Amino acid sequence: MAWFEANFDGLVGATHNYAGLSYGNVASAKNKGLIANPREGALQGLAKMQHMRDLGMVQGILPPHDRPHLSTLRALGFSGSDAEILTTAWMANPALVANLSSSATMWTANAATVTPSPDTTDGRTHFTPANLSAMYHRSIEHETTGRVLQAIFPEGDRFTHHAAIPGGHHMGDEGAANHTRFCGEYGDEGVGLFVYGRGAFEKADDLTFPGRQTMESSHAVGTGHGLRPGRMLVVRQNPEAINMGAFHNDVVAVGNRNVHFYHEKAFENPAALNAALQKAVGDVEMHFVEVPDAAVPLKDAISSYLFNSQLISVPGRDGMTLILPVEVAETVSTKRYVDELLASGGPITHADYMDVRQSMRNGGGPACLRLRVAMSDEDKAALGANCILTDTLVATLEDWVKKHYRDRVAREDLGDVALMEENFRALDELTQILQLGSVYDFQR
Ligand SMILES: NCCC[C@H](NC(=O)CCC(=O)O)C(=O)O
Repeated sequence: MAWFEANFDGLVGATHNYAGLSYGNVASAKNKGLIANPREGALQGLAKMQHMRDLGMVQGILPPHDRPHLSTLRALGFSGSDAEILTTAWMANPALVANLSSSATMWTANAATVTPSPDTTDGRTHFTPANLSAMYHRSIEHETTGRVLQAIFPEGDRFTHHAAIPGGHHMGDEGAANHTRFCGEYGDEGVGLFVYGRGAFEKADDLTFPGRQTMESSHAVGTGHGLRPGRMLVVRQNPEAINMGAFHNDVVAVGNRNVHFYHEKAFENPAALNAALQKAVGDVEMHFVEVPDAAVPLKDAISSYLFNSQLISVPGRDGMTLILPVEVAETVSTKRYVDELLASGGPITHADYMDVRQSMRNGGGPACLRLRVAMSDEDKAALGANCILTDTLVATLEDWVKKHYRDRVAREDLGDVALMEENFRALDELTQILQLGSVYDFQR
């Protein structure tokens, strides 16, 4: 039985914009007010997905959500036709409409936490959509995310789905961006590393920016997924990293199989973590690639998104490959570091640079854009929907984007009824292309 890692990228939505909604996310704040280009963003994302396919990886796609999210506006008391709801809400509260129009579902590293079947006591792959309760504009994602994941990974012998962790702000959960699975081969039993920013009931005086993930929710997800004792580690992210803008751990660390690539200041106690990880993984020899602050200052790591790269095992290639944002090549310290890393004879041997600038300006790099699912050939054959990319599907999706997406969305466009109607028409068509069924509220 062949095992591999599939990556499910989120597609940039037609209302992609720069409203600066994410406090603690430096790029989102810095680029507030820029004019966005959703068409370019979606095509950049598809080009990254196609690059992964060209390398021989299995690449999936998750659709954008319905925005503006009218069902939230209805729940908040707005009524009438869709057009009336948007128009009155925009007049009453443009900030609310901006929050309900974000295309943040493109960052599928925050869609869910996934534990593949070799690691779970019941032998099924477990999914928990992230409640994303730290940011209002993202707290509305998990219901639709859950429906989409259930359409692709049918509940049953192979896959099982949990509800998002309840408890709101106290139990903040940001999904796979704060979770890394380590293992030998993908089909071997692995270890889940869960990284949190604060305790649910602590003041966390050392944080100036929000600690979005709580220790309690990390525990709840791992326990709910049935990880075996000793196969789950829960550690705290270094508050200094959060305060510098690493609002998710995947901004300062990335892992794949037996390699952990991370910044010296990513964790509170890296030496203890390394020892614990090696012990948990057992016979497999871990490689720890710790990047010193003297070589890459934390500030450069966060502005370039060096660690928000995809670390992948390309079929037929011995060493691992980094899929990096072009900003890393444009930053002196990170470019020099990557060049030296590839020449060092270590486990990482290749680096490819991708342009995902539309996403980067909102603080989302290559790794934010993807949800990883380790799976077997049999799992792949059991998938529902039509979400694994082929040449034909990529071409269809590019045509779909060009047909429906604008090349310019400013904040004032978010009150435009035409933009909403274009988007709902496009999404209705997309659910047919991807054979997802009626996953959006406006279809139900
Ligand atoms: N993993 C990357 C997530 C980036 C995301 N940005 C945003 O939501 C900015 C959205 C905006 O301002 O519309 C976030 O901070 O959660």
